[in-house]
Amino acid sequence: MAKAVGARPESLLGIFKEQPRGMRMNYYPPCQQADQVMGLSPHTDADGLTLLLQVNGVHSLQIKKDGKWFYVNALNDALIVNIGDTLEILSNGKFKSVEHRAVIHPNKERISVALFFFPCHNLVVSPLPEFVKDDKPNLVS
Ligand SMILES: O=C(O)CCC(=O)C(=O)O
Ligand SMILES: [Fe+2]
Repeated sequence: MAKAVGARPESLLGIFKEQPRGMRMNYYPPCQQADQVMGLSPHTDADGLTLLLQVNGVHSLQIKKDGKWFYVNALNDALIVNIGDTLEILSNGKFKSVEHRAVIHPNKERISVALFFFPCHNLVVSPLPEFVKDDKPNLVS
């Protein structure tokens, strides 16, 4: 990923290699009033990168783009890769931490598993020098 944006891979590897991971398993029961409830409220992930698996093929993950919510039509058993806030800041906004949420299905239960990649402990999270032009961090929203 670093290479793709013209940065040295070692800079990100040094921060994320062999660091703790977190795992969350999400269970969303069906609800007949699905339009009146929310499975997981809108948020961004605070970590560097998240790998997400929709275990039983029910697609209820949505991302926000230009103020509108869109379903993520992932392939079955594919891993969804989410950028987290830490990577957005380190990359000075080159990578975007996308706001997402999980809605509820009216008659199907849903299970997802998220694996969070955290940076090394005591890291001061600020844009890495190689992502900063003219000594200025980008303003990211
Ligand atoms: O269940 C999902 O699809 C989303 C899970 C998620 O965003 C999270 O656990 O942070
Ligand atoms: Fe999330």
